[in-house]
Amino acid sequence: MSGRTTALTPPADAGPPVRHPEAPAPGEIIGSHYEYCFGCGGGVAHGLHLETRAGEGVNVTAEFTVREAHQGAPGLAHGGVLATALDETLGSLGWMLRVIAVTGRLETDFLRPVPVGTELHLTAEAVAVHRRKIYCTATGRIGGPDGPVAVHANAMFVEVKIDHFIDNGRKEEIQAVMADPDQVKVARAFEVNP
Ligand SMILES: CCCCCCCCCCCC(=O)SCCNC(=O)CCNC(=O)[C@H](O)C(C)(C)COP(=O)(O)OP(=O)(O)OC[C@H]1O[C@@H](n2cnc3c(N)ncnc32)[C@H](O)[C@@H]1OP(=O)(O)O
Repeated sequence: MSGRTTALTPPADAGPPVRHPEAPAPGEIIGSHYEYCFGCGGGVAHGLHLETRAGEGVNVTAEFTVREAHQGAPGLAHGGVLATALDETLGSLGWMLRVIAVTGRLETDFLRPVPVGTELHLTAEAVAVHRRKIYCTATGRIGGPDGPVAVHANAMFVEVKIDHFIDNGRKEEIQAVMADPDQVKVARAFEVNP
């Protein structure tokens, strides 16, 4: 193990997250970042198909309907799928900060079982930024946006450059993305961040 701290509490010299001036307007749908993303892509039959909306601050909301393909125990959502829903919602915060960021750490509390057919109402919010680290939280409620909390996560995302994907992704998919003007547009949108 490295000597890095794994604390999810922001250090004392962390700053507040700042909404980017070109962040999507409040209520605006944040489109999928990749068609084959398990969390948000339309091209994944059993994926979560999360559609995230920008909030007024550095926050987003989303809904996810648990389907049969998402079961762990009979009739109940798999915990890993619920963690994915939280992770994906948190990932959309990059649009509000106008940075590309990947999950460094995700700590999830499972508070209530979530039956198949449930619509999970998700919120995510950035709470602090320290150098490349973005400290954030996400919550999933059942029954409505003010319903009881079923899942909650504290997380730390790390800002990366587009090279993170180009250097590490399988070549077939990277080449396909590079050849798709819509995907290149998504990537470029982040690269202009000062
Ligand atoms: C086209 C649009 C696409 C948009 C794509 C958007 C995708 C969103 C999808 C949803 C989100 C995902 O699932 S993303 C997929 C899941 N995540 C991943 O695959 C990430 C795999 N991990 C990595 O690649 C790496 O470990 C990184 C990038 C996280 C960090 O590596 P690095 O770049 O070398 O940076 P490093 O120096 O190690 O760390 C930077 C700082 O973060 C801290 N740090 C790093 N990891 C941790 C950790 N686990 N816990 C605590 N702290 C950590 C370090 O101590 C350091 O703090 P200090 O010294 O500064 O204090």
